[in-house]
Amino acid sequence: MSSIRTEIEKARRIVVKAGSSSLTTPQGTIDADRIDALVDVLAARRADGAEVVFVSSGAIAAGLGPLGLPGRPPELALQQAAASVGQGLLFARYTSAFARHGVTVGQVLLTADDMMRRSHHRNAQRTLGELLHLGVLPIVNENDTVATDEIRFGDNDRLAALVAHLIRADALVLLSDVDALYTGDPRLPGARRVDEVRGPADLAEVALGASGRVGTGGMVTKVEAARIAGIPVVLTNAAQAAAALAGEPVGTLFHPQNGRRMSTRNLWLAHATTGQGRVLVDDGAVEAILHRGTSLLPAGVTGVEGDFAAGDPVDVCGPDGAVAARGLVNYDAAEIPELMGRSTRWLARELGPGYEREIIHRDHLVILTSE
Ligand SMILES: Nc1ncnc2c1ncn2[C@@H]1O[C@H](COP(=O)(O)OP(=O)(O)O)[C@@H](O)[C@H]1O
Ligand SMILES: N[C@@H](CCC(=O)OP(=O)(O)O)C(=O)O
Repeated sequence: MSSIRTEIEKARRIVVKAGSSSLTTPQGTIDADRIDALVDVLAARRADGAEVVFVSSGAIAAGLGPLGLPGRPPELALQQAAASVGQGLLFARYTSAFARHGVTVGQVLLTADDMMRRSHHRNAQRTLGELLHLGVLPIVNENDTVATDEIRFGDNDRLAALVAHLIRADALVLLSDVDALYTGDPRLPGARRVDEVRGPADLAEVALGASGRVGTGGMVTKVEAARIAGIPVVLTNAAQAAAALAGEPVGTLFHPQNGRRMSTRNLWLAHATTGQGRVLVDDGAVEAILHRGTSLLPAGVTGVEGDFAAGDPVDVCGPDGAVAARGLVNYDAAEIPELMGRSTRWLARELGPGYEREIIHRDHLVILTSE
């Protein structure tokens, strides 16, 4: 058995994520039998003494049938309504399914913001820690009813990776409706199974297509999740969950990627957001951000593109147009032209002390070049 598989077998703290397609029927209802089978596997791992956090998708999918919706609606408000109905049904099912094993579950609904803002992030960390300490099995999902399009995970793969990071889990298991990662969508002929991913070279021939019917992320977000997690990750289907947790050679094994461990907030910024616009900066600002770890000040800004609001993630681009960093901007796009090229001292004097702040504070800035 590979030593990485052994690490999964021996993991004391483990995050298991199941996708919508593993938990719900094509008719948009809960798949009670598959849920019960998966709960049995998770409860058995817990009975072995491990701490398990379960990240469950399926709220939107489980709400479709009860609301008479034929498929996943494109409108965010309707998805949120479905999630509101489906999450309750899912959690009720989990509560009774885990009760068969004498396990108490706790519902934890997180937004992307909870992963990013320091106070929220500590709070989520404390809550999950306390639940585990009390012997409760936390069941996590995105708080779909309040998440907005701009600042939303949408899939739970990256959320699961960030939760794993947050609680310092030893391993992450991603359960989907495919048994492994393939070189192409396995619904199409010619796709070959990928047994192990040790680094980017093993993904060179892999086409990461769109998702199935009810899920959202497809393979792109699963590969991204494996990259973010920084711990051993197995991707397989729910039927092989027990084998994956036992370290058996099923699914695709992702070796932990080496490299600098970023904070959970910065991982979120780098991997789970898209820039809502671009702030263009001069060479001096690129140098200061990349090599001196400074905040982005108005003096180095030369232009702005897009229609973002204060608090949104934006890309910071140098004179060559390449994205150097991403950060949470302190101003609306419309405010920036007036500030460009000015010193913070001048701005404070001319416009008031509120304008002394950086365009992006260094704590909310993550470098994206490999330079
Ligand atoms: N290279 C690939 N390897 C495996 N599956 C792929 C690949 N490209 C696309 N897919 C599709 O991705 C789907 C799983 O993604 P998704 O529906 O988001 O899952 P989940 O709901 O479990 O998160 C599979 O059903 C498969 O058809
Ligand atoms: N939070 C959403 C997850 C949406 C989703 O489709 O996720 P996934 O099936 O993991 O790709 C839900 O519960 O419906």
